[in-house]
Amino acid sequence: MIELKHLSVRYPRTVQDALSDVSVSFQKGEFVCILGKSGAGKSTFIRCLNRLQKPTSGEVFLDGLPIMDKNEFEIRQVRREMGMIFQHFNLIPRMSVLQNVLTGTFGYRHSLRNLVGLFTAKELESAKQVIDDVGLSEMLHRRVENLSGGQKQRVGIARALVQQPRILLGDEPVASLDPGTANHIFTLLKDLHDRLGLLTVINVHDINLAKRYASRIIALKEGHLIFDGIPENFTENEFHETYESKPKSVLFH
Ligand SMILES: Nc1ncnc2c1ncn2[C@@H]1O[C@H](COP(=O)(O)OP(=O)(O)OP(=O)(O)O)[C@@H](O)[C@H]1O
Repeated sequence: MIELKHLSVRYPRTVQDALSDVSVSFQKGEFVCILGKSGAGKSTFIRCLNRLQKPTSGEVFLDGLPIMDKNEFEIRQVRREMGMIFQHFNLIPRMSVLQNVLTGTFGYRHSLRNLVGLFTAKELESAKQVIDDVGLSEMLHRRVENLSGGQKQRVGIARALVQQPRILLGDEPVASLDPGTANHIFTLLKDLHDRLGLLTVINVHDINLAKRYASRIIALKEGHLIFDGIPENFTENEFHETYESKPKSVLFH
């Protein structure tokens, strides 16, 4: 479905690759968690998948077709296939839940219609459906600034899904939430993933969440891919190699 070949990223005025010669491919149905210390290259990796970040070298293929040299118009079409959720939600605080979710349809619309804010009955119906799917149907017209962190991320998920993507990307989507709420958000993500038959690729700091929900774990260290396998095989040794510290033993029982 999506394949990275020999991908490297070196940011301007830096002396080390943020990602170094990473090759990996993902298929529909996989729920992938990316682990790694702060600065390991997790965000850079996720952002390469939808070309928010252009690699220095290497190629990304979507359904076998290269996406790196696509122009802005073509890349918008590629991005329709990929919803993205963020650590800080990236919502418009003074707008309602419904209005925020409707901005997720912009990839499909003529920019003039976006400017005047006219939405079709079908777009409204889809937005209400995904808001219901994330459990916020009672809050359609509530301003997003008045929601809790967990509710805001539910809006972020609904906005990502309203464009009916095949791939869901998450850049630390639960890093700003308390552990209980983070767990609820992961349960929701996994349910939606299963129901919609998505490919989901998410960065996460909490190894417990990765172990509990992922079908596959990838670990990065200093831009290199150092582990790729099922959660059961990410043991204390892999933890130590990834984080250079001792795990709490309870994680592996
Ligand atoms: N815009 C940038 N300019 C220069 N260097 C950058 C830029 N963005 C990231 N980096 C560097 O690239 C490396 C990888 O960063 P990245 O944000 O991908 O890591 P990360 O694993 O997501 O970290 P965190 O968990 O802290 O978010 C780091 O050394 C970081 O300092």
